[in-house]
Amino acid sequence: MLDPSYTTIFLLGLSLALCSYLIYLFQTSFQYWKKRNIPYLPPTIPFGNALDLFLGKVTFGEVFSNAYLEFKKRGLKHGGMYYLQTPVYIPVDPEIVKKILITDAHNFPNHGMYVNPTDDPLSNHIFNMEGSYWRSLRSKMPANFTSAKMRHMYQIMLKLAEPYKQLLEQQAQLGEPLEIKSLVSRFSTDIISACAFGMESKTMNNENLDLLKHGRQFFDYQWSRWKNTLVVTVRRDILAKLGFRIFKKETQKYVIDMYTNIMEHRKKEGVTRNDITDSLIKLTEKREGELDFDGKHAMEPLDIPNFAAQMFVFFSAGFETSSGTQTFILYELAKNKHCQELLRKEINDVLRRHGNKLTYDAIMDMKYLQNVIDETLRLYPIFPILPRVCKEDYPIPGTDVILEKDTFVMVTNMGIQRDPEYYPNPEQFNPDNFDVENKGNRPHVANIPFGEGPRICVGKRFGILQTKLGIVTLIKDYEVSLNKRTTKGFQFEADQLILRKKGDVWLDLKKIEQY
Ligand code: HEM
Repeated sequence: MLDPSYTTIFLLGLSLALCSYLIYLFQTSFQYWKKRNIPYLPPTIPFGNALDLFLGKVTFGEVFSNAYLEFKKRGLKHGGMYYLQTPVYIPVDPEIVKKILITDAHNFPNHGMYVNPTDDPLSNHIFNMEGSYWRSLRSKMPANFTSAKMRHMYQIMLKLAEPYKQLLEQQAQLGEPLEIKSLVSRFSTDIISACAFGMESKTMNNENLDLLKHGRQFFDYQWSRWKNTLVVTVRRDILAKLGFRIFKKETQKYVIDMYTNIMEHRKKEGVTRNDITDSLIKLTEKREGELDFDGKHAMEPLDIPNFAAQMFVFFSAGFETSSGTQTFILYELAKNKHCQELLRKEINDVLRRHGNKLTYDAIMDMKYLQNVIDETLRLYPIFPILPRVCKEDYPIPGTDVILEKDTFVMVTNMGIQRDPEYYPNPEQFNPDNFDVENKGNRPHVANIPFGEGPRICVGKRFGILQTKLGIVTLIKDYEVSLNKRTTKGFQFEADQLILRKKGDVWLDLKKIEQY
């Protein structure tokens, strides 16, 4: 038997050797930007430049946005940083941003997320998909969001605005404040369920709350801090071999069962609605002679779990982003009464011109409303990062630097949209930033809350339309003010990828009797 004191010394020595080795590994990784002559932020072991994220002081979006703003302050075209030990390239110059997102997008085609179709089928959704699988699926999606489809879906949305109105009316009569985050979440869930899946979710009546709970998992769980840490520090193929999952098994079962039932019901009853569900069901069928986007291979039909993964991404992206946007809009309008008043005036003026009917054309005619939405998404881009992976070595335009294949690139829409060069008082809510003359003074990529290029948000028109309807329904008839129960101060929820205001947002509603 070994003397216990020797064992202790041995273990201490081993730990010391391991620590020294890890420090050496980090120090070597942290030479990456220096060696390539790219300016960088000094990292610390082991978090790189993400220490504040791990301390819960900032969100993902802010880690990258703060780096952008720092490089910009130093007058740089770009810079490098480290997320843990992984080097991340941050473009600052709008010409470089434009090239990466649009002109040279073929060299930055993927988001670089973790996908494991075998053990975690829900991870294999369009946002995470790569290569020709993504291109083939993506090429079928815009047909679901044409103007004609939007007009049709608007009629469905209008019907769902009725229970929303009734609830507002009841609450105003009671004289009680309203927690708006939860309410708009339920309103948006009912809309996406009806428009995309032909499903009455009735969450507005507090039914089907499981749907909401599992829907939340999409963002809450997928991008939690520790999962990201693993995905960034361990190679994706190794994680896949280890069967690493990002979705809970119970969510997987709930989601696959629900969408399988919808598909089977449609097939059995011969129901067609010409919606996203129909177009995804078609993709589950073998289509003789159809080739994938590259024209090289036969188009493989989606299997059931993959069908469910696509339905789930449309559902989750559909309700969470629009409801978050509506919450931020109402929060800002409650604080900025003159903007609220201007908006209400526009709504009433436009309605008068449209025979007092809230038609699709009327809502699209509301220019100030669009400015309010644009300004809110500028300050609070719900999805605050546009990740890309460099496919082949890439000469960075206007520099003598080559960006290496497989480098992680982070276009930070949050940073760009808070850049004082483009928006003189970036922290201040000011819908006039989006007046035609002000817009014309900025590069196109200075406002990209929906992303840009081939990966641009596929549901942009839908998201904007349902946000418009939600805001008009409320602001037309009620003056909103912040109730004192609203969580004090402003902070984003930590540990989230998408931007959410921390705490509740309580609004007092005062009915406008006559305008
Ligand atoms: C205010 C509302 C919304 C915002 C701010 C938003 C924002 C974004 C952003 C920033 C991206 C990444 C774009 C890029 O990488 O360049 C994205 C992708 C995506 N969005 Fe949205 N979105 C919204 C609403 C919606 C809605 C309503 C749907 C579905 C009905 C949707 C479905 C998607 C999908 C499927 C993708 C992945 C596209 C791909 O990778 O090909 N989004 N969204």
